Amino acid sequence: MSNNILVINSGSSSIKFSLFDMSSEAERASGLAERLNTAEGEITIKSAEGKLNLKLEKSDYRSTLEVIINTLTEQGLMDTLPVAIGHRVVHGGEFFSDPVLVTADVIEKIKQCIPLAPLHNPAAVAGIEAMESLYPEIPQVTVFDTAFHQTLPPKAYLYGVPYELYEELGVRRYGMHGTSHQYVSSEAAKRLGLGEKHGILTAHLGNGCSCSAVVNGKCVDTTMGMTPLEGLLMGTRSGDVDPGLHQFLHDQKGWSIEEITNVLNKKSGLLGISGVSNDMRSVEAAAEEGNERAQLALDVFHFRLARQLGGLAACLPQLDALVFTGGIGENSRSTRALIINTMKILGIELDEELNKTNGNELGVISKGNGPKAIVVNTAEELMIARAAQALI
Ligand SMILES: Nc1ncnc2c1ncn2[C@@H]1O[C@H](COP(=O)(O)OP(=O)(O)O)[C@@H](O)[C@H]1O
Ligand SMILES: CC(=O)OP(=O)(O)O
Ligand SMILES: [Mg+2]
Repeated sequence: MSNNILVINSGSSSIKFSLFDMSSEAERASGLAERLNTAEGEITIKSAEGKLNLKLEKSDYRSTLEVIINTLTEQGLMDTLPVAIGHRVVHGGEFFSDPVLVTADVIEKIKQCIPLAPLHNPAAVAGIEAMESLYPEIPQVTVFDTAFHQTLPPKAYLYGVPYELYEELGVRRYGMHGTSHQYVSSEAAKRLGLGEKHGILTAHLGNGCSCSAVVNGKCVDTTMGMTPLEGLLMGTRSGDVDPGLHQFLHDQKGWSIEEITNVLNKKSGLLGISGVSNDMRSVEAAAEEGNERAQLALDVFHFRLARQLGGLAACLPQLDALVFTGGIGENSRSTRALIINTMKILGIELDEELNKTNGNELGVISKGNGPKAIVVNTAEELMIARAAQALI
């Protein structure tokens, strides 16, 4: 009997998906449906059979998910319907510290978190509801980006604003990318033989970027906040700015709150400073060719990353390991080298040769007796599939 689990990551205009055969945990296929709810909707599916591109006649969530399941079946990538569907949900507020089976109550709570993640949660709800109406017999599980960070103590999660705003509206820091921080920190502890007592810094550097401090398997602080806009400089997101910036831009440019939020989310970060791209590869290439603004974007990205890691190190009783993950963390040698070489205070000694090959067989890129630096490829989708399997 088949043991397929489909993992769905619904974005505002896209759906990422992965199909796992859980008897071996092999990823049978993965893909991306893009430009949803437009006339240009399309799907790309990658598997051992090759790459398939399809135009979508109807590109609403429901039709798209149906095409994904039908195509995976027609391609012979799964012989029966999935035994479960796992969904990534960015914001679970204070409701969820673990994955859960989807019920009406769970959907209601995810909806209640929409004001906290207006760009992410509505898409997750649309994906879950579409799947439910198409395949009511398949159990669905949600895994929350915020869950791993629910162990943050109040001193780390409270903002310095009137306490009533926390009580009334849940205004606090939540943190995101938790599935990734949890996986790579536990994987690093295992590979390095750290035992139960450890202090680890994790740097998840993808399109969205965040870092966490993990003590004995529990997250004690992280750089994202109430929304995924806080913290590090990212591809298109500004990360931390002066909270006074909103008033200033409103007064000087006449921009509305929505316009300012849009600029900070979509037109800032690497893209905003470089004017070249939100993609690290393109920014690195442009800087290499002498583009000064691209170099400036890299300088700000690295400087802010180092500063945040330094702050998080203050939360650890001791530093055993610094973990790099996400597309940039896993591939950008220069980012890793710059961080390790400029942050002498961490006491990590970079092994230049190991860094060139993205690490030894364990992913280690450091040498000597000090704390280790290690590259761990993130596995958010597999973690979601495992959580779904555990709950059905
Ligand atoms: N070889 C590389 N060198 C530098 N950056 C890279 C490399 N490969 C991928 N990246 C960067 O990784 C980022 C995407 O990360 P990824 O984790 O795949 O994103 P997402 O958050 O969408 O899953 C992009 O900025 C991309 O340029
Ligand atoms: C929460 C978040 O930043 O997600 P992503 O990295 O997928 O944009
Ligand atoms: Mg990714």
